[in-house]
Amino acid sequence: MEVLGLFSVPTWLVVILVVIALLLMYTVHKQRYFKRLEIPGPTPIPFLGHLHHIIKKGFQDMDMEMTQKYGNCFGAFIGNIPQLIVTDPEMIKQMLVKQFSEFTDRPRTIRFTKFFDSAITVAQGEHWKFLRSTLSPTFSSNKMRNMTPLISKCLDSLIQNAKTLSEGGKTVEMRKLFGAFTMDAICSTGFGLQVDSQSNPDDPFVKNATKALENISVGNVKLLLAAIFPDLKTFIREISILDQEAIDFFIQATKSALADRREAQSGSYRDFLQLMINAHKEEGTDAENSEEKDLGFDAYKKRGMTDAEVLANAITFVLAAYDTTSNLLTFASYCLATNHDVQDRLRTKINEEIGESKPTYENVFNLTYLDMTVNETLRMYSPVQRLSRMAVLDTTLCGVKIPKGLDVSISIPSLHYDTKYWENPQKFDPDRFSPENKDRIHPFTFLPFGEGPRNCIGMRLALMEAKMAIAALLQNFRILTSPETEIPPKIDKRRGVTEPLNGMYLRLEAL
Ligand code: HEM
Repeated sequence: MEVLGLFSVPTWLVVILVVIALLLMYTVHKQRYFKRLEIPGPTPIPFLGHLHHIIKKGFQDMDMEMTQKYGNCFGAFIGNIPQLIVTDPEMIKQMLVKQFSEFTDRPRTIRFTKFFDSAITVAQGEHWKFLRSTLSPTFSSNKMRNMTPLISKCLDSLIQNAKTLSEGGKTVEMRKLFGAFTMDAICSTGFGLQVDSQSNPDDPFVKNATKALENISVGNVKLLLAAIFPDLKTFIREISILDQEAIDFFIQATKSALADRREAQSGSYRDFLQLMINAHKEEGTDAENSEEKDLGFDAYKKRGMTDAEVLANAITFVLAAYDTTSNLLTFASYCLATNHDVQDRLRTKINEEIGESKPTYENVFNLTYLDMTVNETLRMYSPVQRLSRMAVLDTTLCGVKIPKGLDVSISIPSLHYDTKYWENPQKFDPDRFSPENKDRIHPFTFLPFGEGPRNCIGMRLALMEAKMAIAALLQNFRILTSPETEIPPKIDKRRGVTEPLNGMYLRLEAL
């Protein structure tokens, strides 16, 4: 091609230059989103947005640094996808509770594999309402109370396992210890499966749960494409950020548990799986094979749970429970090992209230100091770092214009470490949560389980499990640091879950 009759340029080069120019115009237009709304925020890099910050610093540090710099409501980008990051308690209250009907859904800016469309964490609108109302009864306090013997059995293995691993003063990697305990507990309370992953370090349940979750990575090409070209989301589907082989393992395990139940028809099970089986109606359509149109709540209720929904939610529960609860326990043991005064006081309270009896739902929930210690661990090491909602219509949030479809995310660590709400936030101080001080905590600044109608459905189970495990551990051991303990622990930046990067090595001295 001749340029002004002066020199010639190959046509392919012109095409490439035009394409680059168009792509640049596309990304600049996308990334002017917050400028148009007059919302402050750091300048994004074309195409990448702030992905480079996320990769370098992780969500926690990036959010905390940017909140310091741009305030409690700023705009950031994952590729070309805008995200409003919010840490203003009043805005949070409006979004999670008061204006919930305008922020019912989590953002689905990136569409993952169809399999998870039926998961309660991902489902939207009336579909989510149906799943939540069907699954909620599993977590009532009565159901939890009935699960005590199941967890008690897992605790026996936990203590036995801890004794074996700590023999001769050896250090114990606590993440592994609690990971196996958590897996046993979710398998038995959720599915009636007696999985002894604690005495088998190569247990397939633990291996596959770890494998399923550790693969979440921004290096995934489809994920990057979807972030850079959000308008192509209809075409860029089936993004598998979870390891498919690991997911297949859980699908098979759940299918075989389902088949056993249906064959036995004993009805004696009271776990999560049974509740879903009861909500399953044989005549219901199976969304696994058909692209179902959105139904109303009553129509969903009438059609009952499909096989696809049972499977997706069973697996979601395992994944949602595993990392979160085991990390809470891991950091609780670290906080106790590095704060002997708290550990001694807690052990004294446990001795006074429980003595040598086994921990139960009743006795651990009556221990105020245990509750304070767990809360303070959750404040400093919230397992989940962000809560996300999507505006389902054009609206405003405390005067800020929020267009339909915008991802509004709350940064939990930014709130939990804000000196406006917490004095000396770097200090581990369970007394912040004492009955006298609790009322002074600013509402909506402590959100480890989220808030409002879409908060964590498994909160009661998680707290029961964690409290019973801490009580049993302190009845049997003194938790100590060792030369291998990393103080303070480095956090794994690759994930949105708070996890120690280099494991958590502690000593357990038998009492
Ligand atoms: C220490 C342990 C846990 C922590 C810190 C935790 C935290 C959270 C958080 C922050 C959310 C989002 C809430 C929101 O958006 O407002 C959530 C949602 C959820 N959690 Fe948990 N979780 C834990 C344990 C569990 C367990 C044991 C289960 C299940 C057995 C579970 C199942 C779920 C589910 C299904 C959702 C989605 C609820 C919905 O969309 O309706 N979690 N969790």
